[in-house]
Amino acid sequence: MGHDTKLEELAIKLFSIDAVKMGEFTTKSGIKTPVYFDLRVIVSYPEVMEMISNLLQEYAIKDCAYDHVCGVPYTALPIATLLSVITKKSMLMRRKETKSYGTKKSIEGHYKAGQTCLIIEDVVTSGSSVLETVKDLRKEGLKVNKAVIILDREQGGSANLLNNDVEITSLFTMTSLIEILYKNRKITEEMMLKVKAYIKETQAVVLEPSVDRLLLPYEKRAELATNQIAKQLFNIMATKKTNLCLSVDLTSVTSILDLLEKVGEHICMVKTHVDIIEDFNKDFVTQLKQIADRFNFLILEDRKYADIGHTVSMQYMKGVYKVGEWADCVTAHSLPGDGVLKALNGHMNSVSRGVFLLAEMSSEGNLISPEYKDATVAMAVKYPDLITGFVCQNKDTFKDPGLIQLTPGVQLESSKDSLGQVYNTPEKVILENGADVIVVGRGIVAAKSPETQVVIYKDALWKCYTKRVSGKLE
Ligand SMILES: O=c1ccn([C@@H]2O[C@H](COP(=O)(O)O)[C@@H](O)[C@H]2O)c(=O)[nH]1
Repeated sequence: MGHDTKLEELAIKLFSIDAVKMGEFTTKSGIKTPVYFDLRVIVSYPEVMEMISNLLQEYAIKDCAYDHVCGVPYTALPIATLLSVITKKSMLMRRKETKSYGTKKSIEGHYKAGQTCLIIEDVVTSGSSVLETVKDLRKEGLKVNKAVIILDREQGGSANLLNNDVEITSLFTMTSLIEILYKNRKITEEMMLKVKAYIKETQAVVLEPSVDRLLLPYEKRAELATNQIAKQLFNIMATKKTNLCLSVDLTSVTSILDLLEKVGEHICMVKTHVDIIEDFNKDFVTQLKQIADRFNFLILEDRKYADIGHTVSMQYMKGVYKVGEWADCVTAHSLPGDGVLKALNGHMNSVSRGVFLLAEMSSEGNLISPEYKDATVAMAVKYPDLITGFVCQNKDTFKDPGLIQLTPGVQLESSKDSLGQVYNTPEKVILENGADVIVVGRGIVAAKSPETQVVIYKDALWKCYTKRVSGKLE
């Protein structure tokens, strides 16, 4: 049987097992699509797994020289396993989350720096999942320049990957697959044309930055930021050499102002919860702003807005606190939909303001799922002038180097409090998890001498950041 016939047979098979679906779907990045590929189902069909691995071997990887194969987690793992067995090449496995115990390795298997690894992936859209795996393998000294893919959605992935020195070969493009299905009367002409029109519309996907945000210094990232507060914050960090945001969770005006007088020179931002202050008054805000100006730090009110847009609009500007009048930036949940962002955006007239969207939380048992996190990041894309960054815990949450990863739940030792707060160390949050601005509350505020402790934190956090941007990670 010829190669084209085998591909045709596979395309029809994928359609019959519902790995290719027609209708109206929303992708991980929030784009509407008339066709959806769910190749996770292939594990239930050994004959399909066999067809795919044979075709990849005969067609895509026959002439490649490589020492290992590595599947992009998770759908491609069984295919990589089969290919490893067929080709008698060793397999490497990338962990999505590094272990906090034992070897702490992100790549499992035996390998040597300088060896070559071939990537296996099921579907490529922007290429970002392939890139995450490529980066982890390259960190180990492995050479990675080639990926073989079952389906290329033709939405910028191959260009993004080439931009990062990775060439791809795919069994199908979305166009070739759809043409086979039409030729074999599995879909109507109308559906085929709809998919082709969709491919044309979405082909101009923005190039993934070839630059890794984690390796870029703050001053460079300031140039890439579109939100004015993100720009300011990057510049403050670079100038003052501090990425410490102090969470002043104290309940009286004088305790907050006195503390800020002592520690202001060491922080890039202060984070408040104004609704816990028992003697809040307008004068507090005036003094807070004066101290912030004098020591050159920003003010983040951690209000975590989470209501319908109309209510958020009033909560932001009205009531006792009138947050919009004095806070440089605020936090908000994406849960109610982007009405929250529309409301906050409506108040950004002449003043620079920003929003940190909560994409993840530090507390144990929180209900945020990977899908919710991705949808939060997709929501932010529509508000480039408003979004300062994300409150999150992981480096893979977003890629844009102009946005800021704000990470709470940090103390010098890993621990937990009695109400579910989880603390990670500066090394873990900056070097492993990608934090840009680090929120510390009780680690400093509850210390015997906050003015001594603030310097200890500032130095530890800055040391990790300089190590990260120097690229000298062990
Ligand atoms: O996921 C989140 C989001 C916000 N916070 C806030 O940060 C500080 C942390 O204070 P610690 O004393 O260092 O625990 C606090 O104001 C939280 O409301 C968070 O912890 N986790």
